[in-house]
Amino acid sequence: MSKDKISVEVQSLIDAQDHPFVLIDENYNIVAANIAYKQAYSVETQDILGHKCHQVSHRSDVPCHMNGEDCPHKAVFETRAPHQVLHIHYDTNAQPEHVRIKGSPIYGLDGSLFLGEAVFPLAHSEDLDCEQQRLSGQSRAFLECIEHLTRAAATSAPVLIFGESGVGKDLAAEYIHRRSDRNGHSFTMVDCSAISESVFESELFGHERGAFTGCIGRRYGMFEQADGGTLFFNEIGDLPQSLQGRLLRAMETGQFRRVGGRELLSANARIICATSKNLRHRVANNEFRADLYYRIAGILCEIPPLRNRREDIPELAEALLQRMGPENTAAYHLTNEAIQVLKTHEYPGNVRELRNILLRATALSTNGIITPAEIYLDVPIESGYAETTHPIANPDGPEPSIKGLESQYIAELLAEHQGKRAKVAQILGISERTLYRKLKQYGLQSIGRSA
Ligand SMILES: Nc1ncnc2c1ncn2[C@@H]1O[C@H](COP(=O)(O)OP(=O)(O)OP(=O)(O)O)[C@@H](O)[C@H]1O
Repeated sequence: MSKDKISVEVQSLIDAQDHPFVLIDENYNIVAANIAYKQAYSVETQDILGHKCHQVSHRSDVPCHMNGEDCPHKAVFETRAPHQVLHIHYDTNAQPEHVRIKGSPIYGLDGSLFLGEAVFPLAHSEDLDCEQQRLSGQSRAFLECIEHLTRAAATSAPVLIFGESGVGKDLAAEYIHRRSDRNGHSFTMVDCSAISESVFESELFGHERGAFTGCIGRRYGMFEQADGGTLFFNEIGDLPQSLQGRLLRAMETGQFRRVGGRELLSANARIICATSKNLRHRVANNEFRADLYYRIAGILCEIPPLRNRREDIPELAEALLQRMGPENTAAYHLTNEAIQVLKTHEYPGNVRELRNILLRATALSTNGIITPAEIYLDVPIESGYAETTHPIANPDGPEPSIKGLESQYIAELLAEHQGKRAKVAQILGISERTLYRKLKQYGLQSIGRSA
């Protein structure tokens, strides 16, 4: 095997792989791609051969380790051992795709080393769309989580999603449903913390006319509604003990009776549960039935807290702000300094807390630009004195920097002049090119337009 010419044997060997597979030389050049790769990404051999892997997959002029990413090329060439990573690649339409990459050392007859990359696609960006919100994030912890959820979606086993309050468990459950073969059927949520014990049974299994005082007609329960689809029990740890046995029976047999009814009904619902409590502790304290726990804990998926994936904050904040503007337009923008402030916080309330901080900031912003001045971070409830802190209101804190004032001034001018860069550059007495450099430096590129 030489860098320039791949032998028929090598090509037929890689073509035999089911997964997209590429061979890359020591200089990051793609030297071969298999049929599955060309089919998956709708490319012809000449479109990619001789091109740099980082340009093709990351649209980047530099290798991904130079962008701070875990790079299989670097790892395999340094260690000569296989190396797996989770990455976001860009397909031929420049759409992000979550992939698992398995990099392996491949040796030519002359002993030269190549990287063999097997690509396992996980999710395209539109796969991450839920009804209200796209699941956003690119940290390693988040990508691992998406991989677990994607694997869970491919089976029909019960799933238990756990994680602190506000991490995105509801979204994760919806994602599993949408990626499963039940997509197109109903996704029914039962919020176990919001339904009172007295009505739980009829909510779940329905009731017949006259089953109890004040009950007028027949009602179909959530189990019946979820037939063919997914039944999602949010905060399953709050399910009243009196109902745990009934639920277990219904899950095991798929059969149940409406309250006040005799007929044995059946429904085929896939069960997903979520909890922010430690269910194993509850089992140990006899607050949750062990047999129900083992029934629901088929596949465990943990959603990591936001403080363990701070790299996700800029993308998440942008996605959350997008939803706050009129008709989902990008009406609000965060300055780089505001993003830095957001990244310092601990977020005991996770993504929900980030959303609330941003909501407050949008209310305070007069021009659509959010600077540290509009960001009020919640003080942990345990500390019990003030409700919020203002990062730049601290009298002992540093004076606002010249750069901070400049970025704020530029942002305000752009907002005032409908983003027209030429006009703003003229007011500032600088060239448009210099203005562009400053916009890049302050993370404000998205708010200006050249015309
Ligand atoms: N990865 C994410 N991308 C975009 N939005 C997210 C993400 N994770 C959470 N959110 C948003 O954060 C908020 C809280 O999410 P969600 O209700 O799913 O959390 P939860 O873990 O189910 O909370 P709880 O335990 O209180 O039910 C929602 O507005 C949701 O849209």
